[in-house]
Amino acid sequence: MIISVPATSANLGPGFDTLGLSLSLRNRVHIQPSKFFSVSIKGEGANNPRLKGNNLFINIFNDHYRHLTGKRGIFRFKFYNQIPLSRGLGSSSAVIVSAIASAYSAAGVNITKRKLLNLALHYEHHPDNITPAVMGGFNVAVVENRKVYSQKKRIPGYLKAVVVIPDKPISTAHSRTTLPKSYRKEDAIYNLSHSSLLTACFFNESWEMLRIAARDRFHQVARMKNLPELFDVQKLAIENNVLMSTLSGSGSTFFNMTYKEDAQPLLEKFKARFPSFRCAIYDFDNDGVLFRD
Ligand SMILES: Nc1ncnc2c1ncn2[C@@H]1O[C@H](COP(=O)(O)OP(=O)(O)O)[C@@H](O)[C@H]1O
Ligand SMILES: N[C@@H](CCOP(=O)(O)O)C(=O)O
Repeated sequence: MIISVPATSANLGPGFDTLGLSLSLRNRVHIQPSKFFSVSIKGEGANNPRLKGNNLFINIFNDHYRHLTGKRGIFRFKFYNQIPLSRGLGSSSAVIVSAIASAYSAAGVNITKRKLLNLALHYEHHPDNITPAVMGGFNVAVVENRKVYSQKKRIPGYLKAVVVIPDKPISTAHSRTTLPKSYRKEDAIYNLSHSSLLTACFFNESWEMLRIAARDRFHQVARMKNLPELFDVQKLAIENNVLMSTLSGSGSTFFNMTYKEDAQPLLEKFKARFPSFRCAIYDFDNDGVLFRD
């Protein structure tokens, strides 16, 4: 069986811990019962020895497989990773979601996407990556009584993501400890209003108004100061009239959204200006996690 999960870009500016969307960049895992436990990794993380052993995926998979079957299965895991680790593209969420989905698939037990999402919440308490990773598309997600309540909007194919991925890993968990412990009332209202407007822009497909809506006062500036080139990335993007330009999750990736015809010219400007950064164009994903036997 093969499970695949998309990368995600969370926060989207003002929607801290709430808004997120998925990209056509996926981690795939192929699992087979075997006489011996083995892990092979191709792509992102292939040269990371820590991932060959008791990594996040294996630990979560074993927990759920044992809970479902009462036994510890022995499997061969083949990972094909496209999502760079610790770059703000939801690699941890992709692993959490794929591990739970894989355990249910290996145990021969069906699981709804809604249940999968609520199980993933146990491992990552902010729902803005796990929700689009499960559901696909643009999502608004809140948590009440340890459950995720979310709404999804499919993203049209005439929009593209143009991402700039610096060669600087950022630990999300550490990054969150560096954010302010409290905010001024006017800044809270600013983010609340802009996050609400951004959500309405996605649902009404009012793309031009995203240039106003996708502004933040909660987290971006504090995080971008750790890699000041990101201010130049955002400046170049805005000068080129992108629909939105936001720090992807906790960073270091910068996420930009354009109309299809504007993506390649912007990509070429990014590549020329930031030769040491990885730059790419991705379609948006609207499927989320996929199960295939
Ligand atoms: N493909 C993977 N296999 C196993 N663990 C992974 C994988 N990708 C990410 N992780 C785990 O998630 C951590 C990165 O999570 P995080 O700091 O939230 O970064 P991101 O911004 O990519 O979500 C890694 O240090 C590792 O523990
Ligand atoms: N809301 C979270 C999002 C983290 O996204 P990631 O892709 O960096 O894990 C935060 O801002 O901490």
